[in-house]
Amino acid sequence: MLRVAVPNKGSLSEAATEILAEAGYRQRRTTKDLSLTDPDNGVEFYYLRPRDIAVYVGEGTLDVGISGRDLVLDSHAAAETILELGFGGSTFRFAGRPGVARSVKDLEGKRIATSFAGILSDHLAENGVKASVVKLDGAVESAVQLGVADVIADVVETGTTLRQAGLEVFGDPILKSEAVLIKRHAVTLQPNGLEQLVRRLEGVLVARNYVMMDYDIRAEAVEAANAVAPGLESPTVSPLHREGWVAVRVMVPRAEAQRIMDQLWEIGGRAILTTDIHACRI
Ligand SMILES: Nc1ncnc2c1ncn2[C@@H]1O[C@H](COP(=O)(O)OP(=O)(O)OP(=O)(O)O)[C@@H](O)[C@H]1O
Ligand SMILES: O=P(O)(O)OC[C@H]1O[C@H](OP(=O)(O)OP(=O)(O)O)[C@H](O)[C@@H]1O
Ligand SMILES: [Mg+2]
Repeated sequence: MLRVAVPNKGSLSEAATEILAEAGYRQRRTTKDLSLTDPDNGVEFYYLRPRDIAVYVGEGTLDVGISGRDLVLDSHAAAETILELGFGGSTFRFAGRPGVARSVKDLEGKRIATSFAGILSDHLAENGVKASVVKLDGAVESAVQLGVADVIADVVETGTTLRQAGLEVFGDPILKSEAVLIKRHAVTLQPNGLEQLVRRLEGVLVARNYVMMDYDIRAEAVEAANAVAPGLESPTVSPLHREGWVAVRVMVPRAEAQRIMDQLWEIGGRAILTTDIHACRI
């Protein structure tokens, strides 16, 4: 059986369970369950802290897992990304009281609080900056007000928490993160069921990110229309009963659907419809 680690709590937990359920796997009913077997798909799911998932997968105790890119890098575990999952997006950034520093270079000798000591230490070393790292478990934003640190390095999503603490980001983002599916470094033998898991998750991502677009157009305008909406491989073009007209079916990125509809209309597309893709294998 393929053994898969899934975040049990925190920001990634609900979305991870959701994407696996959408990919057709059984998922736990209550947040108290520690593991769950899906015999029909030959998979066992283990619900663990996302920070620990990199360790289990890196050690080879579990085959694959879902975690955050930042947590994986921070752990220095021997794990690598197989697939980016498009949720749990965040940036890892420096923040402090307004004017305290402008870049990492200003942090020599300062005290920096973080719950990602691995990433922070690596970043300081890369920039040749010596500072003291204050490792905290959470609520890092309070560290400056409470006097335990001069600045912080923390996960920023909307920026609300920083604002509430009277802090501002400074310097370049240290890291951009999102949820990722990981496996152990350098395993050549693919465990049974992994290829199926990846293909199913890719299918969910495509179904989420693309819509199906149908429209009618005069045959001589098809080339111009294909330039606007080329599809993943090539659009399907079928003859219409009406002389000189064809029906076109093509996948387009969901985020660009309205712009593409406007452009197709301009070059003569009519009866332009979009429909959601429920599931797919590409
Ligand atoms: N608003 C957010 N807050 C924290 N982590 C976030 C946020 N948005 C995305 N993430 C990502 O979620 C992962 C952190 O998940 P984790 O479960 O450890 O923390 P959490 O959501 O802060 O939960 P907890 O409060 O239990 O620490 C990281 O990969 C982080 O980049
Ligand atoms: O930019 P925002 O949208 O405000 O989100 C980022 C904040 O959310 C997380 O904290 P969380 O609530 O998980 O508490 P924690 O720091 O104790 O983990 C994270 O550590 C930041 O503090
Ligand atoms: Mg947190």
